[in-house]
Amino acid sequence: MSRFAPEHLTPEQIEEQSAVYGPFTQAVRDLVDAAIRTELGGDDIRAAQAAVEAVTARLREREIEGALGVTFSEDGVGRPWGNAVIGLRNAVAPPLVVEKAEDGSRVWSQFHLGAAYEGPPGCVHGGVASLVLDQMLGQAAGAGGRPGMTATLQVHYRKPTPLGPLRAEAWIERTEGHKTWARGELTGPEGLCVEAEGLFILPRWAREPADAETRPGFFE
Ligand SMILES: CCCCCCCCCCCCCCCC(=O)SCCNC(=O)CCNC(=O)[C@H](O)C(C)(C)COP(=O)(O)OP(=O)(O)OC[C@H]1O[C@@H](n2cnc3c(N)ncnc32)[C@H](O)[C@@H]1OP(=O)(O)O
Repeated sequence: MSRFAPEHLTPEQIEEQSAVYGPFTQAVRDLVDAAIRTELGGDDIRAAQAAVEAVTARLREREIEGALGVTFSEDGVGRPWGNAVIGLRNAVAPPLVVEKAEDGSRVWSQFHLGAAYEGPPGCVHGGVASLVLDQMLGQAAGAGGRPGMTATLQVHYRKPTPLGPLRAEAWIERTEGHKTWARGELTGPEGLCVEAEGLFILPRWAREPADAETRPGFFE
């Protein structure tokens, strides 16, 4: 795990960054959608490519090494901004905004998957459905105070998931020591599409924080 570390930002600084990077990332998502769906061709596309390459070169003038990782502020609130499902700075992420019950018993999200997530024509790619549910089950475990890494994930595709507005929900089924079993489902306007169950395990490096060789900065 390359970056799982504290970062001392005030709530105001976090708000400021999110106000800058959130809309920027949304603009990149729109670009991806437009790139898939545009009917322009020839010189228009070559000109668009040059413009996109110029923006990319400008952004690369100052960049970090590797991925964004997960940073934590002093209050312990994490910022998984590079996450492939919920990352505020990740244009690949839909992104899901995950809500949780006050007692931590459930998490849910209403979101939209467009052309960038297509598998079968007009439908969500099975791997994307699995990606979303992996994240949701993981967040259900975390919301219940049982964070962990996915050890197993079993996915049941009940019917094709249409692109468009969707809802995902997940909850903890049972726990045993450092193991947590979670379940979840993905529904479309016509009802249940995908169900999943998974085992989440608090990894050894988190169970034994005294192990200074393997623990990440977050635990120091
Ligand atoms: C504050 C702390 C933060 C913690 C962390 C948070 C992460 C923030 C996530 C946010 C939400 C993201 C949601 C997306 C979730 C992902 O996408 S996670 C990415 C995909 N998953 C992975 O890459 C996991 C890769 N595997 C591993 O890291 C390790 O094998 C595991 C699963 C953490 C287990 O590691 P370990 O605890 O060091 O292993 P070990 O002590 O040998 O085994 C512990 C127990 O688990 C069992 N076990 C181990 N592996 C398996 C398996 N695959 N199947 C069944 N049983 C297994 C063992 O048999 C053992 O059982 P007992 O003997 O205790 O009964």
